Amino acid sequence: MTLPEQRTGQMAPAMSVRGLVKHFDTKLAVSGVDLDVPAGSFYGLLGPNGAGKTTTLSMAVGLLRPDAGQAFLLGYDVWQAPVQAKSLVGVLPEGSRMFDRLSGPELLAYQGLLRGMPAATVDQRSRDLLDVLELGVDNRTLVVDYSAGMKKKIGLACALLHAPRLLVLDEPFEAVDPVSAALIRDILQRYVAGGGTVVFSSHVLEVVERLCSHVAIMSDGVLRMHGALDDVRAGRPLQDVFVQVVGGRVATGSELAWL
Ligand SMILES: Nc1ncnc2c1ncn2[C@@H]1O[C@H](COP(=O)(O)OP(=O)(O)OP(=O)(O)O)[C@@H](O)[C@H]1O
Repeated sequence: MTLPEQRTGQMAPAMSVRGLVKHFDTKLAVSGVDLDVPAGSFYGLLGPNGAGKTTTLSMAVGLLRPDAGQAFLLGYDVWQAPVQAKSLVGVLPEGSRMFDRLSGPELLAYQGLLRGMPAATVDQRSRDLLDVLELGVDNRTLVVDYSAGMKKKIGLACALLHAPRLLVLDEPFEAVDPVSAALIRDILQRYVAGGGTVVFSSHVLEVVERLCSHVAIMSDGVLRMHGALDDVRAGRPLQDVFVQVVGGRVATGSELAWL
């Protein structure tokens, strides 16, 4: 299965989803999302809690089977050609979906084995990643005992290990300290400057505004707005656009009067 862009010879988007739908029992979590992520873009996915960001990204990378719709990574259908699609993509999943009874170096070694990488390459890259992310090249602490921010960083290291062409990251800046956040921003900016594509979800509008070339805003399972950052902002702060699109609740001052 190919995308229309491939048939016309245009460059395929790095990630493309069409008509994605997901129910959890009676809850409609994602309601027909279409999105194209241009190759080489730094794409931020925004939305309030429960908007459907994690569910959308999980379906896009083949971690969660949609009720309807399709997902393409670098032109490959995630469900028809999962091996080709997933070999080109690095994913930082929600929370700590990792084999966390391993130390950081062990987890990376295991990740390298799963990816079929040569042991020497895995060893060299693991050391580089553990060093750069300040996780300790010889740290024997089990990942389950890492802090939340350290788990985020080892998850990012796993996503980067095979030098993928596309990174899909669920809230990469959540729980990380300011120094680590700056480090991660720097790594991701260099990755995009080198030709990679990043898609990430975030609640931190300042980070999105600073990093992203493109943004999408979701609420209630629907993509409300998306496009190049400057087009979405149209001269306004992203915060104002977000509140307008999502609909912010205005405090009256009488809430929690008992507190
Ligand atoms: N495994 C699940 N079982 C039942 N409901 C779920 C499940 N996963 C997500 N949901 C529901 O689907 C909706 C979308 O959740 P999702 O995690 O995709 O939102 P989100 O935008 O990533 O939120 P947050 O910003 O809080 O992480 C929510 O109403 C959530 O309660």
